[in-house]
Amino acid sequence: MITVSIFGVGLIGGSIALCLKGKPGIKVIGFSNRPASVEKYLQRGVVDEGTTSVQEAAEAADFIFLCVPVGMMQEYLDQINTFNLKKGCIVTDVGSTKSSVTTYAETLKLSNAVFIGGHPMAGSERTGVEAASYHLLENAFYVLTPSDSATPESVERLTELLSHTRANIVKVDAESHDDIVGAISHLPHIIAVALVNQVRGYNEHNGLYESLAAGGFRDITRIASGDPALWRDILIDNRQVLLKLLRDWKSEMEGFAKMLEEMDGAGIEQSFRTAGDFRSRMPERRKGMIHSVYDCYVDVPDHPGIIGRIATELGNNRINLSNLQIIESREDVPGVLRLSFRTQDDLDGAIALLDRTGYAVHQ
Ligand SMILES: NC(=O)C1=CN([C@@H]2O[C@H](COP(=O)(O)OP(=O)(O)OC[C@H]3O[C@@H](n4cnc5c(N)ncnc54)[C@H](O)[C@@H]3O)[C@@H](O)[C@H]2O)C=CC1
Ligand SMILES: O=C(O)C(=O)Cc1ccc(O)cc1
Repeated sequence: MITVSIFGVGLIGGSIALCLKGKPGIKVIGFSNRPASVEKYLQRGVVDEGTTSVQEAAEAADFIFLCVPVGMMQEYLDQINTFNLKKGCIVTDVGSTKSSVTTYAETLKLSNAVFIGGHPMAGSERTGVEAASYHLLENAFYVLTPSDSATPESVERLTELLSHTRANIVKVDAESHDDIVGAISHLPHIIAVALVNQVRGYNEHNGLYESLAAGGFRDITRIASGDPALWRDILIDNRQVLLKLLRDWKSEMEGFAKMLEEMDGAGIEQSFRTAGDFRSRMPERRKGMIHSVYDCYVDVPDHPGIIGRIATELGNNRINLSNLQIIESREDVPGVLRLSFRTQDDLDGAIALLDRTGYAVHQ
């Protein structure tokens, strides 16, 4: 029997637990420092056993997954290192930054155990075990950052266990990981937050900003709703990379300001062209770090029961809705319904179905 202990059964830890639990020969133990959380993990059936004892979870494990916030990783490494870990135990983490935790684990020299940094590159702005899903990591990239002390055999064992997540394993060194993920995930989160706060400031003087921002602006800034404490830890931990990226970002913005001042139409066109070309080279339907929004909008005349009928129609056709929101429901105007799906296929299916059924549906 392989025992996997998961420290912090939240969005990511819970999703990994759901992929491993019930697989032949695997037992999943969930650790939390709060008894009520352990109770919840068990009630939801996400883990086989639960404990509030670091020692119990650590000493029973063949694999330890640290799925706590980035700022807690070193403390948990310190704690588990005081216990008698099983020989050959593999300790891994899922934190969004990799240099600091990998370097720290390296200096600790875990007795009996080997550390291999990891980062499943999928997620959402939601947190907690309630948001965990068996499908979260499917087809996503899962980065491993083994240092020189990790034997190929231990990397192989971890890779084999992670095959249950159906993610694509990629190996890269920790520094490159932080450079790349800084640019494609951490910087975009800062930009989204800054942009929303800029508009929030204008809105204090004119509430129309908020009303008109309800559509596309809201969608492109979704990541600004990430968990504040989680992102505090990530950004502070990757600050050296981010300070450089922000300098580069500032010069990009200054470039735009200059083109506007000089009314450099050709330069603006060229910027859009090079960006468009690079973007079109990116695979379209790949599951990425920042998850896509698969939404469509349906005009709904003010008929009672219509929302139920649409939901039923979708369900009868095995199309899974992930969210449903009435955007406009004043009595004097027809409403608009926002339907959200988890996959492009569900969205395509819903649009085709609602179109055939005679609804005005648009993206
Ligand atoms: N949110 C996302 O989309 C992604 C997050 N990550 C990384 O995964 C890790 C966990 O993040 P999420 O699952 O999103 O967060 P979460 O908030 O859903 O889960 C964190 C878990 O850690 C527990 N926890 C918090 N402080 C603790 C403490 N002091 N002692 C013990 N347990 C504690 C919480 O109870 C919770 O179960 C973070 O390191 C994050 O950087 C990685 C990929 C994606
Ligand atoms: O789509 C989103 O909200 C994300 O950006 C999710 C996310 C958050 C942190 C990660 O390290 C990886 C992915």
